[in-house]
Amino acid sequence: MFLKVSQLEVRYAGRPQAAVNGVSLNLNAGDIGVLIGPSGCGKTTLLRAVAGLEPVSSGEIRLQNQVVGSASVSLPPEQRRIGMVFQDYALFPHLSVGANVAFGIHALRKSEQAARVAEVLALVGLEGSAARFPHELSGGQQQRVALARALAPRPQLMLLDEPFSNLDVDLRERLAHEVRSILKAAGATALFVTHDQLEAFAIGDVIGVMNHGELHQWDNAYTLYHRPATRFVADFIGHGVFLPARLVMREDGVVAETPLGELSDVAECPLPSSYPNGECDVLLRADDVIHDDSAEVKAQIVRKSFRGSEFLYTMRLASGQTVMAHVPSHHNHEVGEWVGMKLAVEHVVAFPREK
Ligand SMILES: Nc1ncnc2c1ncn2[C@@H]1O[C@H](COP(=O)(O)OP(=O)(O)OP(=O)(O)O)[C@@H](O)[C@H]1O
Repeated sequence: MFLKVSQLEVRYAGRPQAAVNGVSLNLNAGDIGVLIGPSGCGKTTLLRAVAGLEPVSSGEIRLQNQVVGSASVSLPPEQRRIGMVFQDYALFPHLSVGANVAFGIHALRKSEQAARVAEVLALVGLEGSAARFPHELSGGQQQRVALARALAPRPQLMLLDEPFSNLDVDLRERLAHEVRSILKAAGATALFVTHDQLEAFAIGDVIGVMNHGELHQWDNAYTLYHRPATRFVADFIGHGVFLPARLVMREDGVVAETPLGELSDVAECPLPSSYPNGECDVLLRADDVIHDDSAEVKAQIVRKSFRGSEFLYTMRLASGQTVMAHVPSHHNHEVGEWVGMKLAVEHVVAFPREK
């Protein structure tokens, strides 16, 4: 394992709650891990602890099997061979792009420095820009210079903390894809912090969802979306809606009774005995709910938002529950209308009933 974080706890003096609390994660060489979660959940603190910028209270951090951080060991940041990119580009304004990029490789011979600068500038798509100055570049270009500067010394691990948060939305999405390609081309292993879900999906091989200092799940995007480990993940990734359900055992398997009808013939349904009386809440994504005029169950449209090829309808069932559905945009119903709905759930994700 390339990066191994075990039961990590990081505390700030005078704060009752640990900023990072019992976090364990593994990152393979060449993989990009992304930490995502609401403001204050501990993402930056975790990243800084990996960098050696925050002391570890308990647990440990290993890089290539060497303990670099624990309550008793703290390898200084400069010995961890880590490259860092932060949200403010932090380029030296009085130095040329080339001199900025060469900043961490002064130990190399001049000719090697120049070759490496040219190589990483080409990698980030800025070949031929070595003589320019930061103020002559756009925000996106400056951030690519910062990335080139961090990559130049061939760090063993790259840490990126919200590197696009000062850029406009269109540019961010494009850069997210670009940065993934650049990191992959460089063969880098990286840990990336963001609060933007689309950015996390665009960049990460593996994504960790944090809340209140804890890591709720560390998985690929597909699994996070389809098999969230906790209610928090279900809600944070893709805005889940929960529907009360009762699991009952029938002759041909478990069925989930819900206000939108029965879910039968579903793969991997928990057993009724998993919950008191079989009563639980099941997760419904907007793509699990299908508009069908002939369906028996009707729901009233309370909100709709146009998404181009489809509408996202928010609907209320007669029982008062709210569900969401993606509906092709030629089904243009009005707010207040009652329309038929049915479920198309392939697997049941259930959580304990919340009052
Ligand atoms: N230097 C510090 N001293 C004391 N408390 C701190 C310090 N830095 C962060 N904290 C606290 O630790 C918790 C985690 O903060 P952290 O910056 O790691 O969160 P984050 O998830 O990166 O948030 P954001 O997305 O807003 O940057 C927060 O409650 C924060 O107030």
